[in-house]
Amino acid sequence: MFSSCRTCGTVFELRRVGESLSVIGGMGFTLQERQVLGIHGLLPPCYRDQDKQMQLIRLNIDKYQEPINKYTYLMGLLERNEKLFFRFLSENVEDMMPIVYTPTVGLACQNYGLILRNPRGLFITIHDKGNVLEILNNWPENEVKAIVVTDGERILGLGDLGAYGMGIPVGKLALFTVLAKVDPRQCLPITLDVGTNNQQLLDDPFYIGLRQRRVTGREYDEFIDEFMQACVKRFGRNCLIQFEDFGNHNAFRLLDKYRNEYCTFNDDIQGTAAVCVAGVLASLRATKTRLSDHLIVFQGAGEASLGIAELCVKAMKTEGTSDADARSKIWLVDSKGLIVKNRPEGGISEHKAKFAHNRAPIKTLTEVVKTLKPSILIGAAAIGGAFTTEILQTMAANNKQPVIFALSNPTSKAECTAEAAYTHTNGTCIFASGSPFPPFTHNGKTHYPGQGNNAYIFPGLALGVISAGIRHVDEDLFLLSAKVRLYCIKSYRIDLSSSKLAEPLLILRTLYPKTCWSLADIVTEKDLDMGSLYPPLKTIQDCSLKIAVKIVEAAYKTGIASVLPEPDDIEAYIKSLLYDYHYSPAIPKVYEWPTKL
Ligand SMILES: NC(=O)c1ccc[n+]([C@@H]2O[C@H](COP(=O)([O-])OP(=O)(O)OC[C@H]3O[C@@H](n4cnc5c(N)ncnc54)[C@H](O)[C@@H]3O)[C@@H](O)[C@H]2O)c1
Ligand SMILES: O=C(O)C[C@H](O)C(=O)O
Ligand SMILES: [Mg+2]
Repeated sequence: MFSSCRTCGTVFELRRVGESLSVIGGMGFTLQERQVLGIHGLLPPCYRDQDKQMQLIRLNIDKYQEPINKYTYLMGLLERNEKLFFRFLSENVEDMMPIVYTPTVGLACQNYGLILRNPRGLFITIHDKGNVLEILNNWPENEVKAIVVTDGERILGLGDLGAYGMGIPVGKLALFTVLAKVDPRQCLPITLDVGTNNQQLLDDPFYIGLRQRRVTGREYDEFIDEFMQACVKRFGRNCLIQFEDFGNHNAFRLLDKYRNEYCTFNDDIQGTAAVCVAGVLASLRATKTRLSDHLIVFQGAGEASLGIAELCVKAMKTEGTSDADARSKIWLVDSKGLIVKNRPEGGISEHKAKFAHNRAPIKTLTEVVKTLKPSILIGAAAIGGAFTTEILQTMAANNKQPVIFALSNPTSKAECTAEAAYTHTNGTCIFASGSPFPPFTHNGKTHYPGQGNNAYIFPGLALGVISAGIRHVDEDLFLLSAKVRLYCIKSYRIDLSSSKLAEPLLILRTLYPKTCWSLADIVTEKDLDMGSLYPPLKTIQDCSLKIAVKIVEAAYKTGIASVLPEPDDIEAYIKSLLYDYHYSPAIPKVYEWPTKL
């Protein structure tokens, strides 16, 4: 027997355990609720309100030393008591985000078969081809508004983790609720299991996915096509589909294929670009320069780097720099060395070719940094420690304030630690990283490294898309033309109410660049003084709301919102949709009639 109380959020679950009946997670039920629901006596007499339960969770979590054990405990809590889980995380973002998200989620994925208790989300395999809609129909919630989907091929910088990659959609969607208060019932994590090429997993007795090598080519493409169509049939055209941690060879292809037809975006390409460029824009305030004054070198030329590089081009163009000049300031290094025209080793895809310049090849990153003398160095190649002491010292020797981003996740893959960055640049660098690093004091000054992670973007973006019923996350950032430049680059503000912006807004058919400029706008002078290019994690919920407000405002102004009529007060409207993690009464309120019958 199984039933659950949705209104209360405390999982009121009556489950046959052998012959006995147990109530799970129910100490939050009042005496009256217990009597009316028929669960009186199934719980100890004590009543614990949510505040008390929060104290208990804190005591329990602090008992665990290892982050992975904290993760397992929290996932158990999510199963038992969703509202308590979300309240605990929402009120403890700074210390809990690194547990349910990067970096601990990486370790959790690597051990998913061992730590998984109650699977969450949908697993759809290649063998379900032809029946994908039926599987989506098995999902009990009808009001799904956001899906995060992976095929597990590039989980963080950890490579192919197959079905173990499910930890990522689960973690990302937890942040939809924690950071943007999207109702968890509107969120659906999905793993598309097409096999894995990871031999270790194929040999792992606890592996939870298909034990076969990855299906590719036409069969794979047909499967993804069927999945996209089935999502629309089941959840409607407005359902946002976020692609996450797909392998490079599929990520760009699928984005190009679906970006104009579906309400979709690729977080690793577009979300990352938005967050990183926001950080770079904020760094310009510290260095008092324009982006076009800089030379940027990327270690890695994949989803993250190319997404960021393209958005940097657009940002430079808004400063009046030509496309060709902007590209000439951006250089990428991949596994074969510097990307240059006619490189003997080849390996230059169509996307990389746009940044292939005419010069002699250079093999190593060290030589590239010494020769090209970049002022901004961005790492996204999942090569831990790639920013060596020598590279960091060279950056410091060539620049008063070098900008250094170590974006690779999890922490073990970071190009350098915050400590190394500040130490080897003698405290001069402006540093951000994909995984969190603690503050570091160098020569008496404490630096607070910002977390350059797409988590600053996707929750707010999703909230905006859902709130306005946007059908299409238009990727046409190229139309965010030079006309917006004065308002966003000079002052880092986009005042959407300004009549001066009427014209640019008419052509503003893009969402994610807007979010990146919005984010740069939120960074305060105090944050910058402390060395942080991003607002502190404890304000990230506020950032998400601000981003959502700007997206919804822009959506109504540009006619891409489908929720009509337009609300008078957009912020109040969005707030009215937000998830409330406090318990609501599990039984209707009883009231008396004024007269006796
Ligand atoms: N901070 C964030 O928000 C964020 C977002 C997306 C990705 N990432 C991280 O960035 C990393 C890369 O992700 P991706 O999606 O770009 O992956 P990807 O597979 O698309 O790209 C990896 C790139 O690294 C290059 N590379 C591999 N070995 C190299 C070497 N020895 N020297 C130089 N380049 C090398 C590859 O050629 C490729 O161009 C991952 O660790 C991921 O977790 C971080
Ligand atoms: O998941 C993250 O922490 C960021 C990013 O999406 C990644 O793939 O590394
Ligand atoms: Mg990712």
